[in-house]
Amino acid sequence: MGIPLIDYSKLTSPNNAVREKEIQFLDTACREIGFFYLINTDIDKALVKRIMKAAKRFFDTPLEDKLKIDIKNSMNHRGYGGVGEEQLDEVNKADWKETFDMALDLPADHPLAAKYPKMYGPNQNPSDPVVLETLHDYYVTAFSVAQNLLIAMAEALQLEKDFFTKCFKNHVTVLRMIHYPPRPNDDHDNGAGAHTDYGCVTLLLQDDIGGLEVKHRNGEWLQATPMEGSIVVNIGDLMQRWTNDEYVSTAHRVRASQTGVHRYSFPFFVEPDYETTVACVPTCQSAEKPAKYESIYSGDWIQSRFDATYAYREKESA
Ligand SMILES: O=C(O)CCC(=O)C(=O)O
Ligand SMILES: [Fe+2]
Repeated sequence: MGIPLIDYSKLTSPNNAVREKEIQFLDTACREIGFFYLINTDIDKALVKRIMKAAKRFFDTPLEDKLKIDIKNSMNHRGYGGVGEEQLDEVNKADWKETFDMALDLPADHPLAAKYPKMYGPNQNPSDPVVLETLHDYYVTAFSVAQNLLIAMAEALQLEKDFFTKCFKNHVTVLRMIHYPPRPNDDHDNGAGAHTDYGCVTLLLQDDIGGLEVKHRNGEWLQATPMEGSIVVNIGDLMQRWTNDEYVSTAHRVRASQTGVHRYSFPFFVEPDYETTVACVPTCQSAEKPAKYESIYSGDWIQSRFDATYAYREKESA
């Protein structure tokens, strides 16, 4: 029992036997726990160092500067979210974290932004060019890792290799930076409440502090202890739905940092084009196991999950 390790260099190996064996391990991980460490990726140490520094630089700027790109002023959920803005777990206290979100940067008058203004449109960028350049570099690298991973998942599910990747022409993949400040008092241990992710897969880069926990199906919370040189990958709700519950989207949470400790993490939420029809993949249904879910646009699904999570959006629609 534990969070398995998957080797990206093997998943992308030109040697068929090596690749196929690792794809089997990947398939098992996605079915049994929906979480794994991905090692030997193309995200090099220098880039990890740069993004860690960029996050500190960004979150260390005065609140009034960060609020110039307040996510509340963004139609399409881009920019800075202050502490208490998000509450993932309805029962617990508000998440003790601040965030920054960016995605594909489209002008407000782009046809997709006009059609789906809550999902497409402009970013609200940090003013520091070094931070911005670093985020772009990381986004491009993480996206290529994600695409290769989705190719491997398609192979694992015995689908055409481009079954998933062909749905990423105008995708809504989000790079988020998170800063977990020290907990405000001893009994506020909620960094991020228990939740599942909405999209296809999430690639998470974390620093060496720790705090991420994954709910095993036996009910125990497993620590996703930081492992240098790795990222933590998990299956999201959209992928679970797409695969007729064969691949599982597993709950996870983050314990708030101890006094004096700051944690930084970087989830990369891999989400396809809005108008991707998510209907049960052909290899996940049979006479014995018919498709459980109606087909739906990926964007409509993700949108409905967003609306349920964000305090300010609920107030907006109340
Ligand atoms: O910060 C982490 O380790 C996880 C964050 C997370 O699960 C999320 O933002 O969805
Ligand atoms: Fe998450």
